[in-house]
Amino acid sequence: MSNYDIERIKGLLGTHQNFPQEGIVFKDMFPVFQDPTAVEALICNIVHHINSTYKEKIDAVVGLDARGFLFGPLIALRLGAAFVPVRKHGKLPGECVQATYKKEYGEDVFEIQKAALKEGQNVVVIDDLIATGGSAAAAGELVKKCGANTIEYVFVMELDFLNGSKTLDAPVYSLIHL
Ligand SMILES: O=P(O)(O)OC[C@H]1O[C@H](OP(=O)(O)OP(=O)(O)O)[C@H](O)[C@@H]1O
Ligand SMILES: Nc1ncnc2[nH]cnc12
Repeated sequence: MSNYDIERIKGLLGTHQNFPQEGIVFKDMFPVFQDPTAVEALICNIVHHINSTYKEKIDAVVGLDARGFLFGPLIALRLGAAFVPVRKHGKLPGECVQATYKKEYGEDVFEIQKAALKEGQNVVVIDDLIATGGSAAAAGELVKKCGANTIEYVFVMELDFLNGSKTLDAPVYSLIHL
């Protein structure tokens, strides 16, 4: 992706001090969706990165509740892969596996439907942002519990000062470093 596109996306991001808690600087990616050409550039970059880096067929894109759902299905469609949601507890019907995690502000429980991934499948985990890495690590744990392999963790934004990517058990690709 060109520096021009990166700077354009950075310029669209919202920044909110002390949200949702005192001391947190919240990066809001929803304003990026005001500019469809910026979204197109972002999705193309991620799909090109995955296609040019990995020989393995990607079977599924696993998106994290809720903002990972904005990017996951678009990327899955272009990769010819399934889209599988990881949701906060109590939202998914059927047999689920669970993982408890801590994130930059608070803690929660993630779930995935057991039947959504098959043993040995190759997965890319996608979210809008990595802060501490707690959410992504919990998603990786769920992928493992289903017997699938996380090939890569992909984020639109990474908050470098929190070193979240160092906690993950597979390569990390972040489009924008803040
Ligand atoms: O790296 P971490 O410290 O774990 O934080 C990152 C997570 O926090 C945000 O989601 P949030 O839980 O606020 O949910 P939302 O998408 O429903 O707003 C963000 O979209 C990531 O999923
Ligand atoms: N600073 C932040 N901005 C937006 N989403 C987040 N999720 C965790 N930390 C965040």
